[in-house]
Amino acid sequence: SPYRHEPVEDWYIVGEEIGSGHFAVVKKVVCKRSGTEFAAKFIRKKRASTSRRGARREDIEREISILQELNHVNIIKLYDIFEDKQDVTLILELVSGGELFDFIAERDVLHESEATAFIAQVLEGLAHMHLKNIAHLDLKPENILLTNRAQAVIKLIDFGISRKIEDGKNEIQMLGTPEFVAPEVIAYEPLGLYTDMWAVGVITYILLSGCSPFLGDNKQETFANICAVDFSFDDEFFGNTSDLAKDFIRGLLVKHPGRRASVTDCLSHPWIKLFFDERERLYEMNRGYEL
Ligand SMILES: Nc1cc2c(nn1)-c1ccccc1CC2
Repeated sequence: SPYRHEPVEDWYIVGEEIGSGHFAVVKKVVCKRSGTEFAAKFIRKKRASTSRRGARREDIEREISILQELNHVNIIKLYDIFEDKQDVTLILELVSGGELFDFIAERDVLHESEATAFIAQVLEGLAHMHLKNIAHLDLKPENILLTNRAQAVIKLIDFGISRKIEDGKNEIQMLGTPEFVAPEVIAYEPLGLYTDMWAVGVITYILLSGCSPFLGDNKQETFANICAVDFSFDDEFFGNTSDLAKDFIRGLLVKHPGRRASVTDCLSHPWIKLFFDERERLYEMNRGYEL
């Protein structure tokens, strides 16, 4: 295989564990030559075809080919690939600002301007993916990392169940995390780019309220709430939330995939557009000062 067969340890000093994923553990590493820090994702290979442990080769190669096709500031970069008897190891861009999930937990809820700043970047990363017909299929706050707490640039990670969506061949598979899966996933209907958009609606709802719209006491209850699209904007949590924000979420938590807002619809929605216009205005203003 085209992957490097030298030991990772020959080229990198392996540090502490910083995360985990499907059959994978992620550690901070330092390149011996440049001193640059990276994240190394050690993906355990399935040893016997009958074994339930370890990732299948085609799944590992799919994640790699998808990462190699993507090149965007809001998507984690893949720099190198090693392979030995038991692991395939991805050398990834290090992102050390933690998960958006923890950021929300610390702040309880975010101001709408902070939420749009995050969601706008998720949408820009998704737009890059959807343009290439690639769906993430496991979008959730744990898979959205921050580069640092200050300027809060976000990076989408973990393309372990990401897929190329080919017309007519939209693979029907039960994947993702119950709280964030769209109705079509539960109904075993074709998945698509629209499946990511449902998750954006759930994530936005959580960013603004700290509550999860469909979460029940167990998986079955959560699935029932999702299939019934049973959610509401409880005044206790959404009392101060703008109608634009609620309209943005309502456009995404739509059962029929064809009627659900696309990433392009979202980027031109006034709630997000306001954010870009403001960023543009500030940029122009600052440029004015520099000139
Ligand atoms: N499943 C996961 C999990 C993680 C990562 N990738 N995949 C990751 C990627 C780059 C930097 C840091 C991490 C840690 C979490």
